[in-house]
Parts: sequence; structure tokens; C-alpha cells
Amino acid sequence: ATNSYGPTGVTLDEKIAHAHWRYRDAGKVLAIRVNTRDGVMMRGEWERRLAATNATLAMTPRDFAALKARQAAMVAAEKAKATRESPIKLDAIRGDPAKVKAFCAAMPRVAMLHIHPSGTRDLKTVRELLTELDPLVNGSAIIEEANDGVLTTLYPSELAALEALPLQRYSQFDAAGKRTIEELFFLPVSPEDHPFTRFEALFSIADILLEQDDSTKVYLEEKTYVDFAKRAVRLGLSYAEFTKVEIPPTREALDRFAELKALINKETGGKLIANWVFAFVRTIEPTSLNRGWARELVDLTKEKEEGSMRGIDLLANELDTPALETAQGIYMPVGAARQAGEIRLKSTMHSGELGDVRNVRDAMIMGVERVGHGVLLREDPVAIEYARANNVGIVCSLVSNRLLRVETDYSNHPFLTFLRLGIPTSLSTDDEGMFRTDIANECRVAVTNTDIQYSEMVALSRNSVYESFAGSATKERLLATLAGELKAFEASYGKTG
Ligand SMILES: CNc1ncnc2c1ncn2[C@@H]1O[C@H](COP(=O)(O)O)[C@@H](O)[C@H]1O
Repeated sequence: ATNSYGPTGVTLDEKIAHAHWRYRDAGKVLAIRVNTRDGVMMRGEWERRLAATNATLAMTPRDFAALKARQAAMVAAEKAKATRESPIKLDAIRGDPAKVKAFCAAMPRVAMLHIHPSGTRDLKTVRELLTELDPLVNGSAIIEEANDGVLTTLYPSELAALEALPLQRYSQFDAAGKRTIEELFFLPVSPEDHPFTRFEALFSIADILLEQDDSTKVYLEEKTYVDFAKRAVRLGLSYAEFTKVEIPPTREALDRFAELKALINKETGGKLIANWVFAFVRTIEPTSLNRGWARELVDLTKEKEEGSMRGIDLLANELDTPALETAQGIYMPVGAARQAGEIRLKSTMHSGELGDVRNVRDAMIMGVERVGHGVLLREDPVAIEYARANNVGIVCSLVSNRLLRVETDYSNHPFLTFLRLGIPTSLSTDDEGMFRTDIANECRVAVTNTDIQYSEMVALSRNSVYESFAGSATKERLLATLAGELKAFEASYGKTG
């Protein structure tokens, strides 16, 4: 029997329920503050509103320990169940790289939800773009943008090499020089992992080298998408959701999504459906800029809902840009317009990648139906319970997280714990070109470094459909496709694997 609230005998579940009620209550106050009163919620008030209303309802260290133990037991039980129910036994191939690779090449998958278009370019695409655009390579201009010391940094050895580059076009370099320029588009192989600012430098470098001429903008954009789309189809994907920065929002930019969707569809012979999520940048100051753009986006969307633009996102370096402070002016107006039935935009947020461990909690309170990365959610068992209860999706990118020091040991990455706790978790590649990965490689990383079971790999694939922002008819079609492919895969794998 459950005890009622009171000075004694408050159960753990009641304390969790109370904490979640505080989440919802704080969320309502935040919406009123931002939308109705045009005000701001400061951190101190926020945390006070989230705290338990009296000491008997507060989580104690013992409660946290008990909740963690309960979650650990759930994870263990789920693992045992998955092991029993999996028709393919991954434990039998885990130690054999060739078998894992073959499994991951053939394993059916259908959707990917966390893709930065300009991060997708692989070496082939980069080479072809450089050859076609033949940019002027200006080492000091690259240093200025890609090593601003705040958002972007390069390593000292890289600065020296860039300074030594002759000022000339890509085509004028010899083969070794061309290789050097091409490598500037990828995260260095050494050191093994990097600060976020070194990663962010890649986007500046790509912009400087590829966007020298406005007349080739369309070519660059289309080739980037189409090359990715063709690779995606080869890897078995039928659906891709891109997160794209197009601030400030314009009618033209939104209409462009529809054109690109049609182009991708045509170029893949109808095999890949693409949708977009409109991304805000959390490092932009003052935050009132994002607030104004969010309202403009709502107005544009009200006027004419863009079928290929399905939601909003917030991205960039999460260190020192906490979700409460950077997101409230964006997510509150969009959420209100959605609740009022004026728009249908959904919301996701990069959160729990770096920085404040409260960001995933706060993103969920602000109404996101899905988070990108989410890794730091593992620090907050009460917020984990909220994600479980509300089916908040988490899209994880294993290689990205290792390279950017989010979780440097694959075997400690929490994606599998989240999945086993019943949180709809899926895998995506984030910036697959820059990180030299793809979705088959993410599978390989998962199977090699964790005790994931086959039925759980299937769950990751299904979750990528459930948690997508596609319409329900598309989702049903994708799930049916996946079911058919899984059946065939399991039948053939049993014979040859
Ligand atoms: C590694 N995980 C990540 N975490 C946070 N932000 C990321 C990111 N990967 C990329 N971005 C952000 O997306 C922008 C490029 O957008 P487009 O393609 O030009 O729309 C990058 O500048 C970076 O801030």
C-alpha cells in the first residue's frame, strides 16, 4: 500500500511524483513568465520552484541510492530478457571483428534523426567539392575564423602549418598539398579526442573554403545533401531528419526545405524521405535575438506550415550555455503556439552533451519530445524517471561523444542503460563525415564495446522511427518496411551467420 504525503512514511515513488509535479508546475510558471509577461526566469527562482515544497518530500541521499539500485535492477532484468528473446546471439560474434562488421552491414535500419548536413561530407565529397569550386586557400584567413579563441580553436602545430601555406588555389597545390587541404575538413586523428572548440573550427574552415562565391551556394548545398542521401540509402536508410541552422528564419529558407526534400527524393529514386528541424544556436548573444527569431519562426509557420520542416532544435557548444537560460525564449513561444493549435512544430534540443547536468531535465520541462545526446541525464535518476514516464526520446551518437570527450570509454556510454530503462533510445551519426563514421560503424561500436543484445539493436532501429517527427502515415510505412526487412534478415542470418 502506498503512504500518503505527511511528516512520516512518504514513499520513494511519492517523492518522485512530487518532484515531477514540481517540474510541471515550474514549466507552467515559465511559460506564463515568457509568453504572457514577456519576462525572464532566473536560475535562482527556477531551482527554488523545482525544490520539494517541504523537507519530508525531498529526496535524501538514501532515496537516491534506492532509486539508482532500482534502476540498476531494471537494467539487469531487461538485459536478461533481451538475451532470452534474441533470435540472433550477439555474444557469439562480439569478439570477432569481421563477423561484427558483417552483422552491422546487413542489420536492417530505417531512420536517422540527428544529422548536421555540413558535417556529413566524406573525403570523396570534399575532394569533388574542392576540385569543382577550386577555392583560394588563405591560411591566415582560416586562422582568423577557425581560431577565434572563444568559439573556435586550432592546435599550435596547425596554426604553424596554416601560416606556412602558400596563398593559392586548391588546384595549384601538389598532391601532398591537396591532401593537407582535404584533411582540414576532418577532426584530426591525433590527439584521440578534442575540445568542442576544435570541433567547431571545422565548420569555420568548411565555410571559408567552400563558400567563397555566392553563385555556387546552391551547388554546394545540393551536392552535400545528395551525396549523403545516396550513402544513406546504401546503408539501408529510408528516412533522414536534418537539423539545420537557418537563422534568422525566412520564408525563402523554409520553402527551400521542401525543394531539397523533392531533390533528395528524386536523386534516390524515391528511397529516402528527408525532413528538417530548424536549429537555433545557443551561443548567440544576447539571447533576446533567439527570442525574436523564435517568434518570427512561429509567425512564418502559422502563415504557411512547411511540411518538410517539422520542429525546432538548439545546438552548438553547451559549456556555459545552460538550457534554462538559452532556451526559454525559444521553446516557450513555440510550445504555446503548438498548444494553441496554431502550428504543429515539435521540439528537440541538444542537451546533456557537455556542460550543466541539469540541461536534459530543463529541456524536458520545456516540453521537448526528444533530446540529442542526453548523456548527462545519467547523473539525475529523478529526471531519468521523468524521461521514462513521458517517453522522451534520446538520440545518441557514440563516435561523436568519444571524439568530443563526452564519454571517452564506449563501454561506459549510457545509451544502453537508457534503452534498458525503457527510454526510447536510438543511434545517429551527428556529423558523420567530420567524425569518419557512419551508422553501420555506430552499430559496430555498440556491439563490440557493450553487451547489447540483438533484440535491443532492433529496438534502437524501431525507436528511430517512433521518435522521428515524421507524420503517422510515414511512420507506419517505415515500421512496416523495417518489420519486413528484419524478418528476411533473421531468416538468412540463421543460415549463413
Ligand atoms: C557534435 N555534436 C554537436 N553538438 C552541438 N552542436 C553541433 C554538433 N554538431 C554540429 N553542431 C552544430 O551545428 C552547426 C552546423 O550546422 P549546419 O550544418 O551548418 O546547419 C555547427 O556549427 C555546430 O554548432
